[in-house]
Amino acid sequence: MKFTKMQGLGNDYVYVNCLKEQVENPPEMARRVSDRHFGIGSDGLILIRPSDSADFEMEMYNADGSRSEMCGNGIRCVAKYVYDYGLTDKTSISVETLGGIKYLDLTVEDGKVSMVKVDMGKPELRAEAIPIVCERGTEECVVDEDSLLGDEAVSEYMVETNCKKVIDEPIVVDGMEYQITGVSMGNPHAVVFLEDVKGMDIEKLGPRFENHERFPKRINTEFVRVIDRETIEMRVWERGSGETLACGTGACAAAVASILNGLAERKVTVKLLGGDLLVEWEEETGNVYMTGPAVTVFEGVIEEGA
Ligand SMILES: N[C@@H](CCC[C@H](N)C(=O)O)C(=O)O
Repeated sequence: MKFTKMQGLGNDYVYVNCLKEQVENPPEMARRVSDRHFGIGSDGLILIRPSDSADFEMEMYNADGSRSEMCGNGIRCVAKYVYDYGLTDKTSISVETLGGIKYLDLTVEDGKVSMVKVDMGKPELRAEAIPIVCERGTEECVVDEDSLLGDEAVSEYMVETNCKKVIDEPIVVDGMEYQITGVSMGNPHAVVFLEDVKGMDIEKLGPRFENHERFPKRINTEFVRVIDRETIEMRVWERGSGETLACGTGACAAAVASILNGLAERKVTVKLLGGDLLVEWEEETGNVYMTGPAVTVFEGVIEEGA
């Protein structure tokens, strides 16, 4: 089976062209290829498939074999893959994901894709079973849990009313109380604002958030420090993969949370361990745009039975 290893800001995945190849058991394959000692080494596996509703479909698996709805760094690499390997000659493409169809604009340099801008759609202020307290202007309102679960209307409401502050009920992790902002970018994120993200013990805290009883489907957690109104610093503990050098959906969630909490402007540079992502939450459409690089690392073949 042919594969290509690609990375977006060091968030690396093994990509397989399923227009040509067949993967019998994707969760098992994801665990196998992701192993950094006995496998290829990656944060997971991404399968590129044909789609009835978009130009291509992205099917994404974490390193532990669990499937996710969306992957921001991965979808930029999918765009590079399909263009660089000649599966399309379009520089604007659509990609179906479990988190909806995403629209991508490709920057081509010397015949290869270097940067990709992704329309990530509208964020949803939903974080399973967490009541959100919304404070806007002088008024204060509480959106109750039932109206919140999976309900796009709530996020539209928040955006329309120019909600200034969205802080979920605190959760207790390791005996400490944390305020989180829950944002779905198709996949679930808990954003936590901290004074120091460099020195924090993410190996200890990350799994405690990921597997906290509040999140029955587990969660991606972004630890964020606001540098100024246009710049935030972030480390991420990803559901199913642990700490990664970058997370595209996480960067979008962190930017949205910073904006909603009145800490940042609508255009934010997110500084990750693997580099910078530009995130813009457009006021007119309510859509989030993410721009960043996509890089091919190497190609290879997995021998049958290997
Ligand atoms: N690294 C990704 C997100 C991958 C999926 C995530 N771990 C989940 O389970 O939702 C990104 O760049 O968005």
